Amino acid sequence: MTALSVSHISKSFGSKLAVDDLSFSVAEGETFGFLGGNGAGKTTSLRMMLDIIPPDRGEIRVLGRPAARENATQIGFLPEERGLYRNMTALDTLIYFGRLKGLSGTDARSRGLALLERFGLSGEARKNIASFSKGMAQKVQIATALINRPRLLMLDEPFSGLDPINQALLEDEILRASREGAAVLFSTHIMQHAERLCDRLLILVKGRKRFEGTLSEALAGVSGNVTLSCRADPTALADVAEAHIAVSEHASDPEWKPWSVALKPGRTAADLLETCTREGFALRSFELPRPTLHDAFIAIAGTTSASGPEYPA
Ligand SMILES: Nc1ncnc2c1ncn2[C@@H]1O[C@H](COP(=O)(O)OP(=O)(O)OP(=O)(O)O)[C@@H](O)[C@H]1O
Repeated sequence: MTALSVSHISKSFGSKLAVDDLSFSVAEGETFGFLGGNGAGKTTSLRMMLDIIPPDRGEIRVLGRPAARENATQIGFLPEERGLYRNMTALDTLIYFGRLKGLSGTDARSRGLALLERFGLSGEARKNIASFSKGMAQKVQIATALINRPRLLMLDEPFSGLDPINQALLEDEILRASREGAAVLFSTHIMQHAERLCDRLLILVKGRKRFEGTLSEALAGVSGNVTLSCRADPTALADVAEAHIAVSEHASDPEWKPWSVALKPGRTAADLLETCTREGFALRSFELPRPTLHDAFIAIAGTTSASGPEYPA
């Protein structure tokens, strides 16, 4: 079943078009990466999906119904701006959110304790949030999004502010939620998380969808460089657009040099290998390009995923 369906939504703030005719859908059990650089329109889109702000145009359906606050009991949400009541204990915070999401006091307490245990915070259950580090408080906030075992989990930049161990823990929680049937949508700037977690992903550039599809579809459009170890300069080979000697720390045999080779448009690594064989071009090694989602993001969005100025459209 479709858990979230977004159809031709747009949103402007004054003359600023923040989200421009955006459509996509997320199925139950699917993990969906919502990617884009700074100011791409991710948070604005999430706010519309949660009915915090209305779209100017278009339609959003959540679990088969129009986006509305009444859906909250079935949704888990981690907002971009973190914030909890500092003078409440971690456990009371989770019970409070559990009750808001329609759980009984007993269920909210037992689920809260189980989540704190999974997040390594059992010993801190009865301590005030005010005494927590930023990362600890963030884990409590993530737990508030999970307390109702949501059918739709939306996380805005959930990994920022977490150390690598807690990032891995959060990845496990996301996979657990999707295994249990939840649709999970998360925004991130960190491509490695999206690469490991997403069934499908969307890349937003200046409020417009630039790509929607699976990871393999995103990677298919990216041609990485082939690395050759050869004695002669490969630039003259028919398939080669550009070649340069790659930096190698292990130049054990100066006769054989590592070359990084960019292919001409439409040529594949297999074409190059065939040309080398046919022309008797001596090779000691031939490494296939392994593009990453980071490479795909740059190719699709036209810039890096890191913070920076707006994209060239
Ligand atoms: N309340 C607002 N008033 C005016 N402009 C806004 C408002 N909210 C967002 N914007 C503008 O809309 C655009 C999209 O912002 P949004 O916060 O949705 O981007 P984002 O993809 O979440 O960015 P980031 O990754 O930096 O958090 C930006 O140009 C931003 O300045």
